[in-house]
Amino acid sequence: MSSLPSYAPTALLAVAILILAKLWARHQYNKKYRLPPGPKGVPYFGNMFQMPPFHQGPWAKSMADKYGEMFTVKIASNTWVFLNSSRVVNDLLEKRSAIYSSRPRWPFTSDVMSGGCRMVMQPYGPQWRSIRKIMHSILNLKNAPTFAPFQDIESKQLVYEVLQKPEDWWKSNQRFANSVVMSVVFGKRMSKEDQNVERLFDTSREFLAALQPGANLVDTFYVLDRLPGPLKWWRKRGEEAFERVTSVYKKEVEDLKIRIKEGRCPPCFATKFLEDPETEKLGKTQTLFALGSLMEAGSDTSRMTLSQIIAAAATDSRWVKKAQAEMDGVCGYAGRLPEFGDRKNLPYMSAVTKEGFRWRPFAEIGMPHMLIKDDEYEGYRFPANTVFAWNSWGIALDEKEHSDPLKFWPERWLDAEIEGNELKTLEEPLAGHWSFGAGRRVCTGYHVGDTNVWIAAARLLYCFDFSENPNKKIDTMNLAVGEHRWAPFEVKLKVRSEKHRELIERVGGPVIGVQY
Ligand code: HEM
Repeated sequence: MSSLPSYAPTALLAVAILILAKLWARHQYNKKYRLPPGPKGVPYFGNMFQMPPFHQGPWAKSMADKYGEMFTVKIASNTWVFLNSSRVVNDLLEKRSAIYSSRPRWPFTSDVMSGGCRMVMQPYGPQWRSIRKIMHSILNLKNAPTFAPFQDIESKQLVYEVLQKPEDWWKSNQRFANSVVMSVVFGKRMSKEDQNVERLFDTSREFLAALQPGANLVDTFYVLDRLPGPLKWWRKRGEEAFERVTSVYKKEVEDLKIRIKEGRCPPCFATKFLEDPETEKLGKTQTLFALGSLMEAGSDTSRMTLSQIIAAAATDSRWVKKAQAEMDGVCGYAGRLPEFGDRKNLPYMSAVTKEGFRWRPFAEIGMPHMLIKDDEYEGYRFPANTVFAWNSWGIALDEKEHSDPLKFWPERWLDAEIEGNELKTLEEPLAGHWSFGAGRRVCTGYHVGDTNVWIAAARLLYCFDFSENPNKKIDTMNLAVGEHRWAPFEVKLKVRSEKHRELIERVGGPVIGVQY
């Protein structure tokens, strides 16, 4: 019989001690904390393989149907609690926002790919706070009059472009949303052909893909981040992504500097921001990301919501006719385009906008919020660092929250009997849904998003009829509106009448090619 090596008993003892220590730690953890129930996972990976890599909404909704208002999943060693009702989102992310507003770590997507400077991923702390303050100063409601003239001109161009090339409606939506934010931030209008915008959309897509739970091993298994430098195989890929995104931002800043030098740049946020001595304190990368994050967050989001409203219009003309009748009553039949000043007289159109945000939330499981200290709630005890996801899709499509939730039904925001809304919430963009997030992390740009969508949707609906291809019906549960390289679905936009055509040409033609 071969004898065991002399160190075997010591090694066995060490392994036994390690196992015991782990069991003890788990026992202590279970004694101290209590989490909502959830699906059983596998060792080390937890529920990682159960959560779909993309389009997690339907999965999260099915879990909510099974487990109720909260359920827990493990993504490797990270604990995620899903909040599945407005009640619990409100109780935790809103009312206890001071401790539920951080973000989990993303060693790849945030630290390497974004140099730690993409605001939406920054932990709750002084750096995030200073950037958020700057964003708020540009995007708050008081600044609405600064945005309004740009939204006006860009949405006139939008209807004009759709008239000329209806099959490119999705590109025109992109240009509209991007050009509004570029006008305010960089004092410049954008064209559909701009190569840097294409690159911006590419880098945003890359970022959103990297953000999905489980997309990058090191964002899930933090221990990999402790490997010695040469063994971090993902670093090079992340650094290349960082180079790509910063080169997009740098190009805009360089172009801005040239236009300032040549006296071709109107006053805009970036000119003030770059001249401000406080900006220097932020450092070069953070300065670039502050400007770039506005381009990124401001462009994709409004166009995705507009695409969803177009899908809803093509699949159900009933509500479109009502919206058109309301606008015809105020603006006349092809009399003039709806204006912001008409909004108070167009409640149905505001309800359409709100329903557009609720109907199929594109941030399906929101953006993770992280708890920064232990907390107790209704018998549960959550440890610090628990990640909280608000189940935006699940809540929006829950029958307990909304009557006939799958239906695009603007009336739900107008008729208190449908689901008991107070009508005063109609003009409050955040009320009644969670598509803009919650608490201190709530979308900073929600006023701009709301007004972008209102004016663009009002003008499109006033000017066009929408229909789907009967042989290729739109699947509204799988809209893929994140795609920017091709139309997310097939839809026909037809001008309502010759008079509408004349109106669009009269008001839209002159704004084409206008530069500031
Ligand atoms: C049009 C529809 C829009 C939707 C549905 C939307 C949705 C969201 C969501 C879900 C979040 C995460 C909130 C959270 O973690 O609780 C967010 C964050 C953010 N949004 Fe929006 N957004 C929209 C438009 C905009 C616009 C137009 C801008 C800027 C011009 C913008 C700028 C931002 C920024 C900077 C953040 C990061 C906030 C932070 O982490 O503190 N968004 N948005």
